[in-house]
Amino acid sequence: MSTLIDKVLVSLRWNADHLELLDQRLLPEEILYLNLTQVAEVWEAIRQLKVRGAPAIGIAAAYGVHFAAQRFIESNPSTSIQDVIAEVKQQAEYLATSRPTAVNLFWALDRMKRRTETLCSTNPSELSAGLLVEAQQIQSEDEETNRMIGEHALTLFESGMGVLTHCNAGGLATAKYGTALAPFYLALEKGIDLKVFADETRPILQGARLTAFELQQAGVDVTLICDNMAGMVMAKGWIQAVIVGTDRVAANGDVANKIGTYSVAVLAKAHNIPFYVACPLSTIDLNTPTGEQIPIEERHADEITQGFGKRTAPQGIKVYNPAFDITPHEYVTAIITEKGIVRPSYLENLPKLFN
Ligand SMILES: CSC[C@H]1O[C@H](OP(=O)(O)O)[C@H](O)[C@@H]1O
Repeated sequence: MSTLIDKVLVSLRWNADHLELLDQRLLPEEILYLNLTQVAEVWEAIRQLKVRGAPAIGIAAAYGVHFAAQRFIESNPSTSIQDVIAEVKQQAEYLATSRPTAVNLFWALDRMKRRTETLCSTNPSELSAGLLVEAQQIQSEDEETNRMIGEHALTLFESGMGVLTHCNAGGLATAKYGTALAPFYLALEKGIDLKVFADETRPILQGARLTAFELQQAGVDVTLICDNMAGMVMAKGWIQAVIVGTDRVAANGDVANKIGTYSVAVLAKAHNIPFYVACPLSTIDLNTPTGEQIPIEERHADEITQGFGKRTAPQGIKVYNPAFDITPHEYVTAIITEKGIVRPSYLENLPKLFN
């Protein structure tokens, strides 16, 4: 039975022998699915944000690992299983260089490398097929994980609430549903009236181009605002909660997310508005002690000076363009995962999520 979530475009889908990947750079004007079969194509798609969003990046990279094995076998028909495993590991390291912040990329690559080890006694074709199955499982598990995140998050909201979100942590950032946006889809299915306020999210406008687009497609009540309007809508009393996604949660609960998230968190605290972070366990990185150790990607100046299809700043101007910032755990009301909601004392509870 088709539900409203099926109205939301999927970021990527496997088709026979290739990956159909939605080029999100073209949204909302153009819907174009690219057909990928090569590791280098996956690397480029992640680097250029054709596919973006922590879980979606991990899923794409997982398919890239399968492509590494399959293309190597096709080029070396009499190769040994050892040589295929060596190629897979080398290409996984290459895919790990595509973007530095979202831990799901490394989580997915590590899972594919572990699967490779368990397939070491098979033959090259069986190894390649096994890697494809693993990538497909990562994708299908992510969809169910996000729906569970949505169910838990929805317990925090009630009809009539205004909820602000930043960037895009929706179906387009994941296999389906999204993390931060998942409760909005479930609320609509259940007749719970939520009013979503979406920050446009400069400089590349994931909020305007993606969140506003996918929520509107599904029929969710969404209002687009500029990033610098978040304080005003909070001051007007239009916002009763904030929910965002994340690219990496450090062991102490510090949160890396799209640039501008920290500012929203400070505003929320100033207005005594709960600030929720929604993420799968695969985004919690207990190996990174604090936000200080989370690598922050810096992107090209053109994203700021060449926005909207025209030069928007003087030639040669100095530019600082960090794609993420760190929200200290003190500003986080709760983290919402597929295993449930962990609150301020969550610092000691984070590891318990993995038991
Ligand atoms: C559910 S992960 C979404 C997360 O990823 C986005 O970053 P980008 O669009 O650069 O990949 C942003 O930080 C979102 O919150």
